[in-house]
Amino acid sequence: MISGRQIYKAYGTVQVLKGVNIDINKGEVVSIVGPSGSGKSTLLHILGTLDKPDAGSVTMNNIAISSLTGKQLAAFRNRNIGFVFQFHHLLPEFSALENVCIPAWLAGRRKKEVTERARELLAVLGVDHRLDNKPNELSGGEQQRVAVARALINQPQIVFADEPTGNLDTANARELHDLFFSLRERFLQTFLIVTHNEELAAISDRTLHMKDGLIV
Ligand SMILES: Nc1ncnc2c1ncn2[C@@H]1O[C@H](COP(=O)(O)OP(=O)(O)OP(=O)(O)O)[C@@H](O)[C@H]1O
Repeated sequence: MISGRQIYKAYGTVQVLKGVNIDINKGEVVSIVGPSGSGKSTLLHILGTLDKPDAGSVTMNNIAISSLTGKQLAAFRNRNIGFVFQFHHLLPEFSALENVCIPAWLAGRRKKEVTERARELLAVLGVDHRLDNKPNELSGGEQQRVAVARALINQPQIVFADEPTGNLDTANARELHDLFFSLRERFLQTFLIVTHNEELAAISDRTLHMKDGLIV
């Protein structure tokens, strides 16, 4: 579904990725673990088209996404890739429902259809009683679930999550794990998750270990 081949990336004189090969299949929940600085987030950003590799390629369903540029790339990302970060990055001036809808509005989808899907997702994620609240009126766990709904609104091929439970307590982290798996069961949703959370890594379908810029 998504493949990276011989991915290299340096920041200045620091060679962060040293020829990474990776394949993720549809419907898999895959974790990436490894020491701080081993290149996990850098790899996630490159696979997610937020950053460019110095060498190597990324393909998604046989489209060479590492060679897309400008508007083409932004449109591809918006339609095919969802992101969840440690800090949810919800827009403070918009309600939970609006935050979820925004990526779909940007993709030019019809307002009514988008609102319906957003409500449905927020219900699946158990935050439909908070539709009109602003992010600062939600708990950390609720904010993160709204961020997951936002990541899913455009029915992406894959969701990339960078330390999604890093800012949550154990109970909320566990709930988020359960959610990832129920979303996989329900929508055959694919996830690639960078995590230090051993429990999440242990229950994934596969765990990839990164060390010194390589998957080992
Ligand atoms: N934009 C950047 N500019 C310069 N150096 C960077 C940049 N992004 C990452 N680095 C460096 O690249 C290396 C790998 O960073 P990366 O964030 O990928 O590691 P990580 O494995 O995700 O670490 P952590 O678990 O601490 O988040 C680190 O040494 C980091 O300081």
